[in-house]
Amino acid sequence: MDRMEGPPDVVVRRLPLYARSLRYLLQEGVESVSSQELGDRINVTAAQIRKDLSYFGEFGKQGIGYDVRRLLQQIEDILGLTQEWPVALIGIGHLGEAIARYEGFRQQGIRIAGLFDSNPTKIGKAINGMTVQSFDDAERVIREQGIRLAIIAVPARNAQEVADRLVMAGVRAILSYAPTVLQVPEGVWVRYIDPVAILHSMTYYLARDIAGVRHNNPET
Ligand SMILES: NC(=O)c1ccc[n+]([C@@H]2O[C@H](COP(=O)([O-])OP(=O)(O)OC[C@H]3O[C@@H](n4cnc5c(N)ncnc54)[C@H](O)[C@@H]3O)[C@@H](O)[C@H]2O)c1
Repeated sequence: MDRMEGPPDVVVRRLPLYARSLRYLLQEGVESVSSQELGDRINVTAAQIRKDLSYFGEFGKQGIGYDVRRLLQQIEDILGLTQEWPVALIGIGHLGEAIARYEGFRQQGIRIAGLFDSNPTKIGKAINGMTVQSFDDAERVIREQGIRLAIIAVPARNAQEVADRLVMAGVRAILSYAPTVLQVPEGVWVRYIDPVAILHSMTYYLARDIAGVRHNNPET
């Protein structure tokens, strides 16, 4: 997905992990951290952290370590987290309702700005201070509020049609829980959360363990 000039996508994906570790360090009262200590927390080498950060400029001084607060601020700047991002959530079923109730987004620059569903029995329902709206109104709301981000939590068979309409309305980044690959135009980002595929990528190892084949855990 490296469709633009700039750092590799894999580096961009690591930045939020750095930011989260730095937030935890601040909560623990740690003011300065070496790339080694930061790396140990997220299973990344010190050299990798230095290389990742070098894509974005100069951070910290060799041998002194990073000022935690300052590095966090710089990474949040890079990630666009100095502003709050409104998000449209589509599909207020089992999963969508749980997402709508999740308080963790708001603390980190993400605000669920609209809940949408196509099922008349869901429309009008109040969840966490918001009211579920008809998906037919989503395009207007997305345009009015300048929403660029959306979360899709509809069944796989409906996900493409929903994505198409979101993109038409101006959405440029989609997080999809639907287990299907979405086709989107250039300039639109899609990421997936697919717990079943992730579990299956581990059942591979478990099945072979049971068969007596030893593996190195790629995550450790
Ligand atoms: N529930 C889970 O634990 C879980 C886990 C991983 C992935 N998923 C995936 O997340 C998605 C949602 O799962 P769920 O369990 O919440 O399903 P669900 O059936 O409970 O909810 C889906 C919701 O989407 C709405 N919907 C359907 N078509 C729509 C459309 N065209 N426009 C707007 N809304 C529409 C439905 O009315 C319903 O409220 C599915 O793709 C599922 O495979 C679910």
